[in-house]
Amino acid sequence: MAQYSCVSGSVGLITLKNPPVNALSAAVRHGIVDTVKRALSEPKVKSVVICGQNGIFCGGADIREFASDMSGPPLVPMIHAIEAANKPVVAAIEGSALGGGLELALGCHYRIAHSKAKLGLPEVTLGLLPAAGGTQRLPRLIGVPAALNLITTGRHVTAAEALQLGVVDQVTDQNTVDAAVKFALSVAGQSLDARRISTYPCPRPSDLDALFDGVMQKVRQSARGAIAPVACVQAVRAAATLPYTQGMEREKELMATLFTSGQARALQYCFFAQRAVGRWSMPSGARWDTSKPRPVHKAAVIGLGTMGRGIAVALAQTGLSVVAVETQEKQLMEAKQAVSGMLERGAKRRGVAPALDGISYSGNIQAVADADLVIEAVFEDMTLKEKIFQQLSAVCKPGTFLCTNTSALDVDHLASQTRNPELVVGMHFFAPAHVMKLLEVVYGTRSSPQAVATAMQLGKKMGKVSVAVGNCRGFVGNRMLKPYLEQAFFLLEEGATPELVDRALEEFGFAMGVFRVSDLSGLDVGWKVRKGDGLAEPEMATGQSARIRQGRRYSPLGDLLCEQGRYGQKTGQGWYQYDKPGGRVARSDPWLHSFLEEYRARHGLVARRIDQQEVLERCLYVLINEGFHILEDGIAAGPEDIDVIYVFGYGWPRHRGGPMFYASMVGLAKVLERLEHYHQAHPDVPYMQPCNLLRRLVASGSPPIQRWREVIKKLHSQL
Ligand SMILES: CC/C=C\C/C=C/C(=O)SCCNC(=O)CCNC(=O)[C@H](O)C(C)(C)COP(=O)(O)OP(=O)(O)OC[C@H]1O[C@@H](n2cnc3c(N)ncnc32)[C@H](O)[C@@H]1OP(=O)(O)O
Repeated sequence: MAQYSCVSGSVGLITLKNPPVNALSAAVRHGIVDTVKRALSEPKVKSVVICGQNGIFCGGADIREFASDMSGPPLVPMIHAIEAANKPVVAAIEGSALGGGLELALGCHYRIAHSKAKLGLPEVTLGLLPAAGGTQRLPRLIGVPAALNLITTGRHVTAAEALQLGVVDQVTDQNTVDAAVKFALSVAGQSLDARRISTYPCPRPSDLDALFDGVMQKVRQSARGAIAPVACVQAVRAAATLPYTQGMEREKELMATLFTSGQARALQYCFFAQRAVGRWSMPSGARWDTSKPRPVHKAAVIGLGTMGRGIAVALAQTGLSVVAVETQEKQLMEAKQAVSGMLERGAKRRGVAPALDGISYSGNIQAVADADLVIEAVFEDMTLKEKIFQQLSAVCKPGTFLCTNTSALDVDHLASQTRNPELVVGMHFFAPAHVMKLLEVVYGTRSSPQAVATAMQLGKKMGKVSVAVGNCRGFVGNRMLKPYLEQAFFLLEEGATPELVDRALEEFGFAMGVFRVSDLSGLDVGWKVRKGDGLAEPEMATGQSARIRQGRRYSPLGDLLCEQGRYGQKTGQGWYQYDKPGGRVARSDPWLHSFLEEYRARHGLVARRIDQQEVLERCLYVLINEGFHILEDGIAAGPEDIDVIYVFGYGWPRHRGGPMFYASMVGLAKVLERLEHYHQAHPDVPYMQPCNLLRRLVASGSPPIQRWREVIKKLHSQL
């Protein structure tokens, strides 16, 4: 709703009221229409101020309404009526003015923002465009290049930048509503002819075509198949080339296409999923709202390899006091330099002072004695980690939380090495740890709710999207990756090339295909794990055929490459070739193609034609199938947790909503049918056998993803 009052004798004050972000729900729109009418009709009112309650102007259209009720006054005529008013209307912007919220402010004649306010048109991140006149008014106000930048990226700008760009007229450190009322009194009675943005001519840069072509090319490249950024460019082009009313028509047309698209649904699902994972729960019943985190003032990192360095930087950047421990002297010296460099570069980018003093270094594990929380980040060797957890348990003050950055090893086993297993949790960061947004917080069977709450809270403080998951081999992300990688190898055996597989995945929207990513992260990483699992042994040693290990189909292709010293980018050769070790540009490698041909001939395999659809179905459906197993096992609380992990940690295209959402869009019955088909063709691949939960969901009529938790709960209660 919107509340109306008359202040200072002649200012109509309209306050948007819809906690927590004053989204423009139907009730709020009704309220605005009614209160604006009232303010304009009351003779004593000479000017109007619009503000939002609780220190936030407006978070935009109510996203929840998009999927259901779109009744109530539409935004466009509502904003038009404000702009057409014959009394000055001032927007008092505190907190955020985003999306429809900023579009409402652009309809006002003046905008005054608090210095801490954030403004933006983030509709593109929801698969939409600013269709309440934003694509037409903003370029008229701040010019085409700046408007294109804001609209196609959806980025939020500070009040200072908004002032510099000309989005707002004034910035204040004082009470914004008071400042706006004072301003409204000062402009009462003045002509509004020059204040209606829709009447401005849109500035036309001389190189208009080149400008739009360049931006469109850039947007298409980074959008990886997302349609909203492209539509945003088209809408701004309409502003630059058409009269306002025709531009508005074009904005409406483009929005109609986006609004009903699967991409918009996927992106809006991601928006809410990202927030839902913060409301974590554990199978014990412990939850986010009943588990109090303990404050962490001092944190420690053990092991300063690539991961440890990134974690130390991320911790220091949150303002914590950090102790970084590395027992190898040479590594410690190198790490000091690297961490300082990362802190300095990060600080320069953010325009702040580097937190160099917040971090101290030591070669001795005793230095972590008074830390509130320790994160172990040594390499993936259980014996080494066991020893470190035993030492930490002896050295640390009582109550210190002991966390491991392992990406796959057993958190319960590490906890069993300590005196207080309830203080142990996994904090699985993704490389580079100071950049990647995802954090898997892994609770073991004995982890206390407080330990989980503290790790989740620390993750939030570090700006991470933290997801609480149960303990199993590979947790959620890496567990699902295993069948995906396995399929990619099998496809090569059957006739595909790395180029074909990667192209299919990249056209689907992944930033990089599976083979390109493997080359980047190093083929030796998986080789080491497979050796540890007794898989990557030469066939002589196992006494089995090279393509069967532990009773199931196995592809030794990755192992064979490693045996040749082809570890990927770092050695200059892997699934592709690079111009030098450490080179980044992947080129097709004729050696690899001959190697595959020889391999197939040696094993009596006849290459067949494999199309992109088969690549996608096999790689993605086995990954999704494992996701259903994870839900069935209670390792992830719901599909949103899995989807957030894949979008933020594994490059899954956000406009596809994550693997479980994608499955719901494809149709669960179709996913089941294709898995059954492939399992029949490959009975020696257990990952293709459809999960029981998937069958249950299909049998119960493939309910929408929001209702899967109910089916899972029922399934668990029957076990
Ligand atoms: C027909 C359409 C015509 C015109 C086009 C206009 C389109 C739009 O305006 S689309 C909406 C554009 N706005 C946004 O994208 C802003 C989204 N919100 C945010 O970025 C943030 O919420 C915030 C910066 C405004 C506040 O951040 P923070 O304080 O961290 O709070 P949360 O993000 O946790 O949000 C709290 C709570 O509010 C819900 N919520 C936020 N924004 C909206 C919204 N626009 N509509 C509905 N609900 C919203 C959010 O989901 C949280 O609730 P839950 O925890 O229950 O999920």
